[in-house]
Amino acid sequence: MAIMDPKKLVEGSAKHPQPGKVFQYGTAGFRMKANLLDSVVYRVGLLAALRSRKLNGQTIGVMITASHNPPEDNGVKLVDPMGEMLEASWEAYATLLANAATDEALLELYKKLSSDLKINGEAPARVIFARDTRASGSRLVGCLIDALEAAGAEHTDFKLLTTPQLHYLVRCVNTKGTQYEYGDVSEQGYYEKIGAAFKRAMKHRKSSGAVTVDCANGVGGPKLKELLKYLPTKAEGGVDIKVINDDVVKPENLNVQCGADFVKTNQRAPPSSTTKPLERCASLDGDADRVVYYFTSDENIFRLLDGDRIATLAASFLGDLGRQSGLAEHLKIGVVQTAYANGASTQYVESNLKLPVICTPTGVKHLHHAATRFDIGVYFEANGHGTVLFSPAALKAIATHEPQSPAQQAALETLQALTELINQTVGDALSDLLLVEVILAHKNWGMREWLDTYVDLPNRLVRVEVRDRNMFVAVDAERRLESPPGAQAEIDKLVGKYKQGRSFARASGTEDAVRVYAEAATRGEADDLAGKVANVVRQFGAAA
Ligand SMILES: CC(=O)N[C@H]1[C@@H](OP(=O)(O)O)O[C@H](CO)[C@@H](O)[C@@H]1O
Repeated sequence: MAIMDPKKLVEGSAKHPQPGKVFQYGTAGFRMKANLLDSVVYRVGLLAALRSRKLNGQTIGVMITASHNPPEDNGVKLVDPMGEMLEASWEAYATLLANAATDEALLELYKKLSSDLKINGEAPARVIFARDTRASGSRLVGCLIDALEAAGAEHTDFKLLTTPQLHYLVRCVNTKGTQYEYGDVSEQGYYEKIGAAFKRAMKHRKSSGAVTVDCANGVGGPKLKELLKYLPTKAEGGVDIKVINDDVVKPENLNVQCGADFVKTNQRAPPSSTTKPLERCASLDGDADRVVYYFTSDENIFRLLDGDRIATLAASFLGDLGRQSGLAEHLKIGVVQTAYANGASTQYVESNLKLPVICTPTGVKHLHHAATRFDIGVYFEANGHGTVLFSPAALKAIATHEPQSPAQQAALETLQALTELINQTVGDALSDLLLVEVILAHKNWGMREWLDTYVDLPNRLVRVEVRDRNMFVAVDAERRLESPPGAQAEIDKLVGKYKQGRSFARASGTEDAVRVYAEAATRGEADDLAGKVANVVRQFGAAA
């Protein structure tokens, strides 16, 4: 089979002319206004075909979704064969292809990439794809199919899915028939795997509870409802899961007054939530790769339990299971965070749980990579995106360990179930939700007990617009500014004046702005420090 039919490629590209902007494949694919996205999606389709050929026909995934709302309203991301995010060096090729300004330039670039990368034109190209409920999704799927046809790639449309479901499917396709088989290559296979694992994980629980889940009026709503069919009911010993904000008939309702971003940004429950004090609530984001928990306290105060809290909860429980099953020696657990993790969570992991913490730059691909350094790597961004990775050695130890007592046996069974319940490819709100429910049931904890594990330091995030954010170059997992010269010294001087003060500034990877984070012993001090560091950024950002 030819690499592609050049005539077809140009026809396809002419159908979707470049709007003449500069596009960047960022931390989570391309994200922009949907009306700019057609030609970019087309080019991402071409790249997916190239990537698959380079990997001798292993299947590549394309997901049409954006991971957060304005300023972007849609996006596209690529999924590599094991279900992980696109390999970093290929992000640059995606950027190059997306920016080819003419048909001729695109064709030249495609040929050059094929030859530079020594891509075997005879190798098959296989791509699977899906989209979430955003209105422009079906139009963008059309652009993608045009590209895949032009590039001569076999393709399968999995229609509406959550992002993590597509990651799951990509891994299933590529491991089918091998010793690493991950699951059945179907949406139903995903529900069956998670449903069965949840049931096993709940077998030795002490109690079960109830949770109201806000689905952001996105694809997570119908998918969670489908998953419920595979879970034990409360009467059968499961969790009572109430689904709200699951209207996907009107895509424009996505994230409106609901969803994980709304809850985290506004520090309040969605107005549609009618829960009472201490009742457990969770919110997903639009493509269901993030989840945060929250409740209202007896004193009527809103309390958020974000990604940091899910990470600490999971690390603590996995540590318990490791000890109780007699496997602690074989299971070195570690936690991976970004600089946005609350300092109190880092301290809790290091001092109370006595586990190591790695800090990486923002973007889950960095966290995911670092998590593979542990036998059990727990990684979460504060915004609720994350998962737990088990190394091949850990999986083997967990699968083959001979328990020495009924207590060891029970802990081992739960651990085994968790290796199946937790999505190993990417952060998955549905799987993470069930993980939290399993842990709370085992620990016999409500929201109050979970919250009381440690006290968050008050913190503030500020977005600062500057002339050129690229002036701000961060190092040390984005905790210090190397440039502009002198800026970090000013920040250090300020931080030194606050009790438990910590602050950093870094250029956003997804928006044209610099983000400033600050935390300190009191709310007033955190706000004050953030404001002052933001001023430093403004001052240095305004300089020529
Ligand atoms: C402070 C913050 O929330 N940053 C977000 C945001 O990155 P920035 O590089 O900060 O724009 O978008 C990323 C991709 O979705 C997400 O991984 C990250 O957590």
